[in-house]
Amino acid sequence: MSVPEGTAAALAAVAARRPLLVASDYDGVLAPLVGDPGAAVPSPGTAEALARVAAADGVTVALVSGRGLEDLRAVSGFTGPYRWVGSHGAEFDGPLTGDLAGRRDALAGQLAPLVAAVPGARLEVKPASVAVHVRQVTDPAAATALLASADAVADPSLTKKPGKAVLELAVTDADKGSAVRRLRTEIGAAAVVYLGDDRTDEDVFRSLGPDDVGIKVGEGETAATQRVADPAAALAVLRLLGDLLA
Ligand SMILES: O=P(O)(O)OC[C@H]1O[C@H](O[C@H]2O[C@H](CO)[C@@H](O)[C@H](O)[C@H]2O)[C@H](O)[C@@H](O)[C@@H]1O
Repeated sequence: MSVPEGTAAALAAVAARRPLLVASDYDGVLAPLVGDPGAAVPSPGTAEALARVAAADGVTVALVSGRGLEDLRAVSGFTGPYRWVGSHGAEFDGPLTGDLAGRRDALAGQLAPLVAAVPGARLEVKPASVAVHVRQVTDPAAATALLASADAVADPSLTKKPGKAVLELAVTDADKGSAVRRLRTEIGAAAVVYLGDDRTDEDVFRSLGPDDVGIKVGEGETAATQRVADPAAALAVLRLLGDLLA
């Protein structure tokens, strides 16, 4: 799997910048999308490629996911010296305190009967949000109707986070763009490389500057300046970056 020429050139240009922040989304980038969120394991070789990037002097690797932090650590199996951001930025390095849990649980109580009525639909209760998944709903009309009903449940205090075959309703207004800006500031990064595949990653892509490299993984509208096809190509990007940084 090779990296598109323009993306390889952009990575070569950024590889000498220090400090360098290399941040990535998880699902759809480091792990292929599958029906069961609990079964979304990294593509073989990904852990090694990330570790090699993180071993370079002056380089920080961050994992920036919509998943809850504990879930992200468990499902990825990654153990490197990384910065961990979960719940779309609401969990920054550490878990959330419990004060949001009451609102989240009340929301889960509202959504549960809607989800239970649609065969194949799945409710995921996360630290700061509740996700309604329709990837395994075989009737497209039922999937669309369920997402619309879930959307209608959201009062203005909730943040809607639509994604791939999922709608999340979050009890915080955190987003990945703010999280990456915060990491950039903490690290004093001279440049940022970010890989993402979904709508919530667009907050990051929009926050990037001319010295950064935003890489959209897969199809769809994007503010990223680079694009690769799929998680296999994202792994090729990480491997190339590891070579350039070595
Ligand atoms: O920000 P990410 O790391 O990309 O996480 C986004 C959501 O990923 C998971 O859902 C997505 O992946 C599942 C497994 O492949 C798939 O079944 C589902 O359709 C996708 O939407 C995760 O379950 C969510 O909690 C994350 O917010």
